[in-house]
Amino acid sequence: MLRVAVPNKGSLSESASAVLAEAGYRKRSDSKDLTVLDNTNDVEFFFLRPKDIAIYVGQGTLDLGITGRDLAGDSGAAVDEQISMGFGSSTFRYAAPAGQEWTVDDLAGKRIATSYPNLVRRDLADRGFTAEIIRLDGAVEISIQLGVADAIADVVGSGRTLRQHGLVAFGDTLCDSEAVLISRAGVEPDKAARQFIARVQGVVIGQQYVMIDYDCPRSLLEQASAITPGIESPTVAPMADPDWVAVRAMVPRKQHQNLMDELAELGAKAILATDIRSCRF
Ligand SMILES: Nc1ncnc2c1ncn2[C@@H]1O[C@H](COP(=O)(O)OP(=O)(O)OP(=O)(O)O)[C@@H](O)[C@H]1O
Ligand SMILES: O=P(O)(O)OC[C@H]1O[C@H](OP(=O)(O)OP(=O)(O)O)[C@H](O)[C@@H]1O
Ligand SMILES: [Mg+2]
Repeated sequence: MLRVAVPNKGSLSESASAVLAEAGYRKRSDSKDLTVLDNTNDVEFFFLRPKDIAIYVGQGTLDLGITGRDLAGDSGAAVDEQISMGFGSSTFRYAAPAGQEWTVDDLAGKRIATSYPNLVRRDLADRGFTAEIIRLDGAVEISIQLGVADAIADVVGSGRTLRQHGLVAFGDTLCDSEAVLISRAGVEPDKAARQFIARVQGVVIGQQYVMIDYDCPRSLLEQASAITPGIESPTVAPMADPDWVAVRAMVPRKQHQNLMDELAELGAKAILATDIRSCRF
């Protein structure tokens, strides 16, 4: 039976469970449950703290896991990323009080508060200097004002929390993160794991694309195909009127309204966009 780790709480938990449910796996009936046995699909799910997930997967105790790239990096566990899951995007940045004009070199010898001590230690080592790392579990943005740190290194999503506390990010991003599906480093996923990965990827890609259908004058097909090239190429079907064809192609969800405008401008008719719930490539 395949053993898969899923975040039990925090920012990634809800989206991770939603993707798994859409992929046809059994849901947790109670948010306090730590395991779910999905006999139909021969998978056992373990609901763990996202910070711990890479450790279980890196040791081979569990076959696959969903966690944040930043958390996996901080854990130091040896894991491979199988899929980027398209949610939980964040950056990991240094920040300090606005108006103090910090640069990364100013961090040498200072107190840096963070929940990701290993990411910070590694970055400082790469730069060839040391600083005092103050390890906190959360609410890191308030630590400077409370006097325990001079600067912080923390997760930035919208940037709202930094602004609220009068902080500005500085220096290069230490990590561009999002939710990832991980496996043990160097271990080729077996058939069951490959099937699980394909199912999850099918849902993730389905969420990132929409299906566009439209009627197109045959004379404009080449131009219309350039607007909607699809993944391989668009599907073109004859219509009862020999001067027209029906076209179908997947397009990136973020661009679909613009592409529909372009198709209408070109002369396409009956342009429809529909959600894709799942797919395989
Ligand atoms: N505001 C945010 N926007 C996007 N991603 C975030 C945000 N906050 C945390 N993350 C991502 O979520 C993961 C951290 O999840 P985790 O559950 O440990 O922390 P959390 O969401 O802060 O929950 P808690 O601190 O309550 O345990 C990391 O991969 C991080 O990059
Ligand atoms: O840039 P923003 O969109 O404001 O998001 C960033 C904040 O979100 C997370 O905190 P969370 O709410 O998880 O609380 P925590 O600090 O207790 O972990 C993260 O640790 C930052 O503090
Ligand atoms: Mg947090």
